[in-house]
Amino acid sequence: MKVNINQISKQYKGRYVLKDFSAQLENGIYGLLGNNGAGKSTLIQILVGIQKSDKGKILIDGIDARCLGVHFLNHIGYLPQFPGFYKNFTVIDFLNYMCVLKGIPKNKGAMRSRELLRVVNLSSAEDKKIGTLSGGMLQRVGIAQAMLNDPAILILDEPTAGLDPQERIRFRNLITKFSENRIVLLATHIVSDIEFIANQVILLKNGRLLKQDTPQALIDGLAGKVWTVSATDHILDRQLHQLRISNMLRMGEKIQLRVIDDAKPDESAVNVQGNLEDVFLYYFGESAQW
Ligand SMILES: Nc1ncnc2c1ncn2[C@@H]1O[C@H](COP(=O)(O)OP(=O)(O)OP(=O)(O)O)[C@@H](O)[C@H]1O
Repeated sequence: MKVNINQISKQYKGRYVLKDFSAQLENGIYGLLGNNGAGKSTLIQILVGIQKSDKGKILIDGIDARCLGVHFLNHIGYLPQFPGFYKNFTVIDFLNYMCVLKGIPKNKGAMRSRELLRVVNLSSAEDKKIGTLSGGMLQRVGIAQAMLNDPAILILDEPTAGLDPQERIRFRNLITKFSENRIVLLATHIVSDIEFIANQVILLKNGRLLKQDTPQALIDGLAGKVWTVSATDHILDRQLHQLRISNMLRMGEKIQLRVIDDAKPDESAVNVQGNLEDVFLYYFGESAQW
């Protein structure tokens, strides 16, 4: 399947939250990365048909998604940023109910619900009431419901919110396995969610596409811009406090800074290899300014 997002614009109260956004998605994992308010959720809501764009089109294998109607939704799995759950349902009843809404036959749905509970490591909670689950467990129920219809396009808005490190790793592995011959679009501002699993990263800033590329190409683009600087508290406060600093490590009297800058920030600065977090800071970061 191919998704062509074509020149999408959306305004709220006369302010653009998306402006001429275009991207092409083919099978693989796409990380949609942007800071708070960049327009990620709005873009996703337009993609899944909850919101209408003011301008532009979404083409699925060349056909306008609006012409596909409900048929298009059969191909989509969606985890909203703030999913609404029925608190009095048990986990398994909720998933079975979602199967009904998605038109999955009863027997098939019951099997699929159990299978996905196993996959998200929630089998032991299937009879628990939704209202009694922790945030991380709820999120996993949300991930499971998004996958019930075995979607060709899986769209997840901040899927790892509330997951502990072990569950994050489990989630990443699950998505990698699931992504074979499918499109997975994963919106986040948590770089580590996508750093090692995304085939492409889409950088969205103020509703505009900044870049779409492989993680490696984005990191390569930072060559010569990532530095370590060894500083004392005094120099840090006096000269270096306005730099974009991605990490600070105290080593006795000195502080080792990791700095993102086009120019050498200090005589003692040494170039080091960048990573995707540095890319994020380069495009979205402000100077430290404390
Ligand atoms: N219904 C609405 N009415 C008015 N403004 C809105 C509405 N929905 C979103 N916005 C604004 O549009 C902008 C983009 O919001 P959006 O939720 O798409 O960003 P986001 O990238 O998902 O942010 P976050 O990472 O914080 O969830 C924000 O400035 C937000 O305040």
